[in-house]
Amino acid sequence: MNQQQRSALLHSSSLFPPPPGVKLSYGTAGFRADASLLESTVFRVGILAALRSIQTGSVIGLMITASHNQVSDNGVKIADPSGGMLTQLWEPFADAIANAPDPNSLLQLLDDFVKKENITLEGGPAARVLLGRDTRPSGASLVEAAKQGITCITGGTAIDVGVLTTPQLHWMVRAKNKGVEASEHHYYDQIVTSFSYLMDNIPRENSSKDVNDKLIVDGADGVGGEKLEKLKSSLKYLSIDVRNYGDGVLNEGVGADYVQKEKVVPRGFGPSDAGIRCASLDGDADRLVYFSVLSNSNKIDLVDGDKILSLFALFLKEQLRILDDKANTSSYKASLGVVQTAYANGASTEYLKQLGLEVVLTPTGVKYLHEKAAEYDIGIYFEANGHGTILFSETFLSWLENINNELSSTSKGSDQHKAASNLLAVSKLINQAVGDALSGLLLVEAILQHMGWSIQKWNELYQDLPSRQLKVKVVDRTAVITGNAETVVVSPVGIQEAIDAEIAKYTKGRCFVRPSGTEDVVRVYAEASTQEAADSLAHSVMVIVHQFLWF
Ligand SMILES: CC(=O)N[C@H]1[C@@H](OP(=O)(O)O)O[C@H](CO)[C@@H](O)[C@@H]1O
Ligand SMILES: [Mg+2]
Repeated sequence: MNQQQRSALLHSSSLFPPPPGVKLSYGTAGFRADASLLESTVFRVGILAALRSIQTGSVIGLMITASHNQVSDNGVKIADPSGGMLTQLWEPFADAIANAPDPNSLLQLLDDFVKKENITLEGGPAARVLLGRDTRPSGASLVEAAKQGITCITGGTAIDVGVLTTPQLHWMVRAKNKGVEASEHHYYDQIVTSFSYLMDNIPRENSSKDVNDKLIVDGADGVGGEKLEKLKSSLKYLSIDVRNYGDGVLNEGVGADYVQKEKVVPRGFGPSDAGIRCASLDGDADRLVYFSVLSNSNKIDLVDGDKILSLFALFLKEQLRILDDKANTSSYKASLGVVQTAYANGASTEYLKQLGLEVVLTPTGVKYLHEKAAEYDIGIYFEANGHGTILFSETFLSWLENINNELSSTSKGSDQHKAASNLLAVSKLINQAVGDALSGLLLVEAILQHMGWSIQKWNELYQDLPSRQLKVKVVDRTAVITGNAETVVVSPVGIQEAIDAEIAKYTKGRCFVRPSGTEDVVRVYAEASTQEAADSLAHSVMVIVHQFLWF
């Protein structure tokens, strides 16, 4: 860093002093805290984004959101050139700069990092950072802090793209770096076109079975509801009633996280909706769950991320099978893999394995699932909470383009041709940068129409095992160290044996504990053959966690 850059940094960072006594961590999904504590962090993440842009010679994304957290919280995360999450290699540096106590220590850290990573601050490519935010009131001032960070040392360009869903921002970063059109308008154009294409390909005999075009969507009073309300008129095959699209308090008694964890109707839904297909987005629209309201109660039948994954897997497997029936296409055997975490309901994993699919578990956090899914020609990943997507390998897609062209000239309109074009349409509809509630919702809708299935029929694919999640407050959650995709605790010594002894008391018992990456708690997950048993197993293990970690 030259003298001018040093003084610019010292001056700008003195305007954004870190709140005393607060230690932040990049965590599972970026920095999150009460919005009043975040200006300094967002400013510093702005610097980080600019450095990452220079190092990769690509456009980087910076998103200001705290997803499903309460409205007074906010957060910040970075999208890498592929549109995926920030490389994990940079996370420790993100933690270090966020927690540097004063401008001089920040300068020292940056100086060392720039040298270590060989980042050229003069004469090289200029930083370009796309800057998006959700609808939180604190977003506008945090965007200003991010801009200062992006420009202060590197003279980089901050491109403010305004209020967007998190997946829209990731999609734009990916599109920009692929050199294709990347505006919000192009995003809608791509998903509406590929959705219409899939709908036009529906076998006639299925189109009028148990499924209808009516869908009610809970927008969590956030950005996703707002966007869907505008988008819905372009979706000629669906009649969508969007509720909670910004008139109430964000995430309060609404949204995918609330619906999935509490298993009750969100605000604005009631008995008159019983039986209708309903969906819920989270606060930044990267999670999606479905549900149907049970008559005369505020309870719901939840159709979670595991079931969305199962629906996608079933459809894609079927399209691949049809395509495979054509003798001269068998030269390419596409690998299809499914990625879940330990929170996936055991019944879903069993169902997917019975379909003959390869199922892999990774630790919690989409960065891990995404990385694993990218190893397949078609990799589908979902967290039970509804965050997930489908990834297609470049090799498979170019093979598919060729086959599709060939079939279009030799047997246009045949089942094989439709299968090839369906797969291509899915690859364009689904957001391959990151899980996306809006594009995921359109894919679910298209597949249900293909199958001729109601939400009830879809929900019957398999029956979830009863489960219970609990949070335990401990003195230091980092004392819990897990292994084997978080399914066993390796430290403190002895705790896993105690948990195993509890599990052994229950039919179909399964239980694991891990420190949360987004909250200061240890999470307990338990599953068993009845709800009472799952509750009791979770409770006994909570007591064990207390015994081992309350000191
Ligand atoms: C059990 C659970 O739902 N955990 C969530 C939650 O992470 P924790 O590390 O469990 O706090 O937030 C993450 C970010 O949104 C999400 O990826 C993850 O699935
Ligand atoms: Mg979210």
